[in-house]
Amino acid sequence: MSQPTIGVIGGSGLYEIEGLTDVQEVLLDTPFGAPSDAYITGTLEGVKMVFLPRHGQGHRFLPSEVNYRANIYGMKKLGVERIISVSAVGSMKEEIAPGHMVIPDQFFDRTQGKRASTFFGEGVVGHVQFADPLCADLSEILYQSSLEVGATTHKGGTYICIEGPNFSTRAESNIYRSWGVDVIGMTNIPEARLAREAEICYGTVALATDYDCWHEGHDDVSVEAVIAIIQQNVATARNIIKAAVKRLSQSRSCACGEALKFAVMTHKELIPEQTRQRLEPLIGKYL
Ligand SMILES: CSC[C@H]1O[C@H](OP(=O)(O)O)[C@H](O)[C@@H]1O
Ligand SMILES: Nc1ncnc2[nH]cnc12
Repeated sequence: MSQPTIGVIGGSGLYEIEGLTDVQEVLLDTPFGAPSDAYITGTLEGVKMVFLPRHGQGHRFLPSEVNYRANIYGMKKLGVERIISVSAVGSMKEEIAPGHMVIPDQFFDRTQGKRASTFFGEGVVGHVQFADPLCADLSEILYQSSLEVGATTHKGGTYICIEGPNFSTRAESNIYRSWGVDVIGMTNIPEARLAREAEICYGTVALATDYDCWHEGHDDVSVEAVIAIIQQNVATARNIIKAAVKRLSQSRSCACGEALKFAVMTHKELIPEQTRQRLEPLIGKYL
């Protein structure tokens, strides 16, 4: 594919994207199993796009059940170079009010090791850099796009990713706050790790839906409250995507596309054939 393709992973409340033309539904199987749903491909503002609802249509997969490897592998196979992740998050700071957008620049991993979060293993060892887990260029575009559509937007911030599916205890919430995190969610960490291994830029538009359970002046987070805020803001999220896609028609110049250049430790001749074939779309260009 000559023109860069933009991927969008829709989170809670964002199960489809509007305004796509040339729409096709692409069902993929991958060496890592089935993605969350069919990919929807099409064109938005003249730019090629691929959309996938993270939890599947009808919200069928828990954060720990989502097949993140298959989802990202499928995006790679479809030629995606940049992924915009849309996520509902709890706010861990007074100034981030429900309805505000945050473009995080850091993650803190509090998942419990239950999610397959690497493409490596089975005879091939690789270590990508992850000091800055979100693509700064893509994040800047998301920030500018969010401002452009009139959303109150916070630039930067740390997204703490918990295992879920239950929300946090009050003690946990207060401790996370003392660590200085900005928002809390359950999904972004495996996705960002895998996107980096797949040399795909990853940026997140996080919609603050609640104050988790630390704020004495607000009700504790509930699905009902989260859904109400999402419903009020889903149009804004879609507008941000549209505005961002227009700005993303140029090819990228960040380092994400070369994340694997020095990452693979295993001697080429020792990589088992099956593993080599499975990882061909990811590491093939280096072998
Ligand atoms: C419905 S609140 C909890 C749920 O929402 C977030 O998901 P996503 O990142 O896909 O929008 C959060 O991480 C939980 O999975
Ligand atoms: N308070 C919260 N904790 C974890 N994930 C969330 N998603 C939306 N609000 C959340």
